[in-house]
Amino acid sequence: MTIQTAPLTEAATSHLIRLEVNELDVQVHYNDCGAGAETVVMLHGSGPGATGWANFHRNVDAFVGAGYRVLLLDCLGWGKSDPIVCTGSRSDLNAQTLKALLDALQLDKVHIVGNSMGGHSAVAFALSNPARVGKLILMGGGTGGPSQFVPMPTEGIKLLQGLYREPTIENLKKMMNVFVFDPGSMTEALFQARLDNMLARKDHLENFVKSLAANPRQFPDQGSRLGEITAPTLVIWGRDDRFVPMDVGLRLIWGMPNAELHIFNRCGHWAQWEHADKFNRMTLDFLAH
Ligand SMILES: O=C(O)CCC(=O)/C=C/C=C(\O)C(=O)O
Repeated sequence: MTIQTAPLTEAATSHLIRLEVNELDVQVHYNDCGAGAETVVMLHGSGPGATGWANFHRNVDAFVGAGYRVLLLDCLGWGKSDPIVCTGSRSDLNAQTLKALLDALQLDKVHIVGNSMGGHSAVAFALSNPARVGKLILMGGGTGGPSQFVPMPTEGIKLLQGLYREPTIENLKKMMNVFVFDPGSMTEALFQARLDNMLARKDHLENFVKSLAANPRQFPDQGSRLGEITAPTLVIWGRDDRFVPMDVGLRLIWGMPNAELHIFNRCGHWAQWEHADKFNRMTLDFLAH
């Protein structure tokens, strides 16, 4: 059953909470949308200016309308969450932050939708908290590590790191140009919102650069442990992903016993935005059956 509701807003769903993560007392921002017996957590990617809302604003209403409670977590180092320099595995750090949030909200089990870094983090969470995962949806991410076909770092990741170092509108447009299949779909308003997000938190940008210098492998290869994840998993990739190549998705379904893969044609690194309607229908069907 689909419930029709007025579109949700970032401001109306915004919450700050204090959590203990890795023995650190930190403030974390999340959006809490809708109400339902089952909760879906959405984890954003690692681009400059990314947030839960920026990554998933085309998806939240559909999930809430289908009767789910949706949590958008801003990872430490993004959005309104506290700054951090991460010298270890950022996938694990995000997984620990998610666990602390779920403990605080007294949520035993959730479904997780992860985009890029969010996918790496969802897998890290499933590895350390298997009983707390219902289903997983991984887009353009799930593990760091090599592509068999594409030199790494990819052109997209090089542009992403360049944008962190020099956060200008020119560099943002260069990155966004290879981010999606059809850059013509990006409006000036979207560029401006993303630039504003980035420049509002220069501390986050500087910390990302420091983190990379301390540990270039922020997202370790989790490939050898994928077989431990038995949660039903839908892996979604863009055929034209120039950030995390599609064969990483093949590694995921090779390793995860209950995973299946959908590849969108004419799609870059942002399947949930570029093909939002079909993405919403497909993922809601996967969660329901
Ligand atoms: O380096 C990786 O493997 C992950 C890269 C990544 O997370 C990029 C994500 C970009 C976005 O989702 C964004 O900028 O919105």
